[in-house]
Amino acid sequence: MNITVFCSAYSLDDRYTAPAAEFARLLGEGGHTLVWGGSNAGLMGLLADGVKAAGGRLVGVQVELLKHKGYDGADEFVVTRDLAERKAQLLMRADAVVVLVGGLGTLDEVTEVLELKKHALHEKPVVVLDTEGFYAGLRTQLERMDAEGFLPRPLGELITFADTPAEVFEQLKA
Ligand SMILES: C/C(=C\CNc1ncnc2c1ncn2[C@@H]1O[C@H](COP(=O)(O)O)[C@@H](O)[C@H]1O)CO
Repeated sequence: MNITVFCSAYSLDDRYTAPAAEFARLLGEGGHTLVWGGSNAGLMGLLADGVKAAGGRLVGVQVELLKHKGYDGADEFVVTRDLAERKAQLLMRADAVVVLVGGLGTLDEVTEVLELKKHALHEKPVVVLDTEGFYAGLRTQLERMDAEGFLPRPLGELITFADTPAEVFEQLKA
């Protein structure tokens, strides 16, 4: 399975890196391909290193502007003209999308994927690994949208939340 992952480009503490490393191990050992932003920075780099060490395949999708910061050692490396094209490629190449902890870049990526799914422009599973309850605020906001009629389809069809890396893969199998 090609799994596109959105996550932080920053170096984080062990509360966040340990579950990301475990997720990377399961992805690689499961024989999956990681599709990601193609950077060696922060959690993105840790994730790619972990997948590679566990025998997984790496497909980086980096934007022209940042290609000098690209990960060395990806099996395939795609360079896009701009961020919009990169987001399109990250989704197009995915069988499923997984969201790890991240900042504004990650939030931008997941909301775009959800907006496209809202309009039925794709039906790919989107699973959030909610490490340390990091996404509790986002979840509350989305649940309120769902409960108060702001979404055209049930929230559970758009996105699901997992507490552990193993649960992410259980959800992807279901
Ligand atoms: C932090 C630094 C460089 C960042 N380089 C990036 N390279 C590739 N992809 C990136 C980069 N920064 C953001 N992205 C994309 O957004 C997500 C992470 O953004 P966030 O704001 O940290 O959540 C990630 O999923 C990427 O696709 C300087 O060393």
